[in-house]
Amino acid sequence: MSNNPLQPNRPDRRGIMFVVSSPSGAGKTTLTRRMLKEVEGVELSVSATTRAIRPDEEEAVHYYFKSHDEFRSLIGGDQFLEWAQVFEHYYGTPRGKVEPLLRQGIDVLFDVDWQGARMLKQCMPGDVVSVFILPPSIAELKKRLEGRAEATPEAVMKRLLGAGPDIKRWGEYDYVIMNDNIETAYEELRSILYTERLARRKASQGARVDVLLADAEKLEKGG
Ligand SMILES: Nc1nc2c(ncn2[C@@H]2O[C@H](COP(=O)(O)OP(=O)(O)O)[C@@H](O)[C@H]2O)c(=O)[nH]1
Ligand SMILES: Nc1ncnc2c1ncn2[C@@H]1O[C@H](COP(=O)(O)OP(=O)(O)O)[C@@H](O)[C@H]1O
Repeated sequence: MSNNPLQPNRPDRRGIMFVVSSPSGAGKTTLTRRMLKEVEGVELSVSATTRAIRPDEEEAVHYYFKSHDEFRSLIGGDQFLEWAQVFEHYYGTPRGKVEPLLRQGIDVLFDVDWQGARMLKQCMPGDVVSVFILPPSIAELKKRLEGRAEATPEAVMKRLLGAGPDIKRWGEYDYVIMNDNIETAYEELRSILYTERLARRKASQGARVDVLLADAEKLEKGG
């Protein structure tokens, strides 16, 4: 177990719900995958989706891939913390693992759209830190979307048309990152998590501060 808040597996600390959204193609998957690989004490909330699996994806690692019927029955069974329709597919955050991870002091990363971010903030306001990632320009967003393996002109156009309505929600987020340079954007994302970890450490320092104050008082009284 570590005393370092930047390596946080501590039972006396509650994990952060680290919610990251962006218009499709802005770089959120690239940034969050790197964070999951490099930063200790963060786990991905693996969503369920009705969309098809992509070549670089793995069942239960990136998503739980479900049929429409399976997804509907999960909604009926109240298995989601939140769910939403994005483009023509359904996406949902499974309820089960989130609370146990937070209780173990593990930060949970949510890759959800603005609807999901809003719902999570409403359900668990004290736990959520939200970050919105923007592309530097719409022309660059188009280029990034076109560069992806599964990019058909229709898929690119649908996502580009979705960018405006997504970007309109930027003000609802705690932080905004402009993903121009990937290294700078990654440093910013990691810095936000570390800053929020340090901010929460204040709450667990009370007992140690009490000891310091008691000792300082003894000294003042000459004892
Ligand atoms: N509300 C909600 N949105 C999700 C969830 N999982 C993924 N999304 C969002 O659905 C959108 C589409 O994701 P995806 O199919 O992976 O496509 P991409 O963004 O084009 O790579 C993104 O904005 C994701 O953040 C979820 O569980 N809930
Ligand atoms: N700062 C950047 N500069 C150039 N290309 C980038 C940058 N960030 C991401 N990309 C590329 O843009 C494409 C879309 O990124 P991705 O992470 O899949 O976006 P999202 O998850 O937001 O849909 C990918 O091919 C990725 O390598």
